[in-house]
Amino acid sequence: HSNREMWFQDLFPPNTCPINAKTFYGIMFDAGSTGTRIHIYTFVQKSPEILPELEGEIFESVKPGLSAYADQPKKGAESVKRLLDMAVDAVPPHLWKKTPVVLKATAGLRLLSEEKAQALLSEVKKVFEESPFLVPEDSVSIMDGSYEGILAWITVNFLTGQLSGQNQNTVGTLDLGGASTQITFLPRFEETLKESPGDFLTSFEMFNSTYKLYTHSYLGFGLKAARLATLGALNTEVADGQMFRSSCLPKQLEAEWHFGGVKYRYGGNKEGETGFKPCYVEVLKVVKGKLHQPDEIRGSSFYAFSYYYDRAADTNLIDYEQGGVLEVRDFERKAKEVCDNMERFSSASPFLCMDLTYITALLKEGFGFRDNTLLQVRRSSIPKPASHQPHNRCKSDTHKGRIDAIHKTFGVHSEKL
Ligand SMILES: O=c1[nH]cnc2c1ncn2[C@@H]1O[C@H](COP(=O)(O)OP(=O)(O)O)[C@@H](O)[C@H]1O
Ligand SMILES: [Ca+2]
Repeated sequence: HSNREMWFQDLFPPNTCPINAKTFYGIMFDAGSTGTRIHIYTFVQKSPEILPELEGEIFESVKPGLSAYADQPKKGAESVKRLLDMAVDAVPPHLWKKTPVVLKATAGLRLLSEEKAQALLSEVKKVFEESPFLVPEDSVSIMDGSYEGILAWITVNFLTGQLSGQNQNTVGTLDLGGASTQITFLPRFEETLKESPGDFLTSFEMFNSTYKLYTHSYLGFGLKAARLATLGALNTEVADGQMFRSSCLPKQLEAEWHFGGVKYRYGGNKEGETGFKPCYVEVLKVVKGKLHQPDEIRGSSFYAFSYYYDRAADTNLIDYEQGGVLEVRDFERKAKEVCDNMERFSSASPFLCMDLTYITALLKEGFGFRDNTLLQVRRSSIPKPASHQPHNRCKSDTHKGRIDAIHKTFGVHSEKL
């Protein structure tokens, strides 16, 4: 650089934004069964002719999820309000009125009675309406299970660029939540379309193509719901002080657990068997014959998210940041290792053996995957916008200051076992 090129740089510091780039915000709540998450998206429109680009995301979460407040809807809505207050700080005041806010609830609320779910949603709606943001019609609702699966599939296949050309090599997605689990893929064989239950197929249009997807959300087959099912405590009246025991838990364990606003007591088989074999038998009862098994998935590979990722990362099967590629049999190998050495692992979580065994059984006996089916196990279907992207340098200091302050206030959240 010659001095002549440099002289003006003090006048225009490198982090000054182009005057005509417009910034928009959007606020999305993912109200899952185990937690509520806020995504505050920033979009930048660099010129009027092109579509806005995702510039950044602020993310925070709280636990427990809304469904834990089944009997205290106002308290549930307060947990949403605390997250929404962050958005008030993050979005510049002159854009509040133009920034839409929506909340999509998933399986936790689907499992509640209509009455309790509606009470929660209407309290959340009140919180939205008292906020300075734009509240679209239908801004607070329970997301349809098939939409949940399609959303993950679109995100993966469009962001990995698979669908941009004529290339129809798409990849299926598996999501294991707390209360429900989804499987979604684009069938390649006529046979699959013919043998699938009608409500497992959904068509949608995108970029002038029609995609007919196989997708289904199994309610009650999420990891935490499966714990209850294995213990025999799902969909039963729980008597006061009733104890649920399992061979998947450490022998001497006796403890309490709250899920969906109900308290459960659980423990190990004090006198009886423990370990992988008896545990697999127990877990098998939960999945065997309960899921549709499309033939064509046996030979294909899938992306797997949420608790597939969490448990694989917890047990060092994959890298915590990068994720990794696993075979179905890797989950089984790890399940055996943990269940047959329960004392060594129970400090992490007493449920680790049960969780890994359930994942194994769900993949093999539930969906019908082969031992050598490949799984791309990833933290999230949505890659974080890279901080080194050129337009991220073009963020005002005050904006960055806000984000830093928010992250400091709320700390880094990581999923506990
Ligand atoms: O922001 C997020 N987006 C997607 N999944 C998340 C997010 N935060 C946590 N998770 C994962 O979601 C799983 C919990 O599922 P969730 O609470 O969404 O239940 P649900 O989908 O059955 O309602 C965990 O594996 C957790 O790591
Ligand atoms: Ca979820």
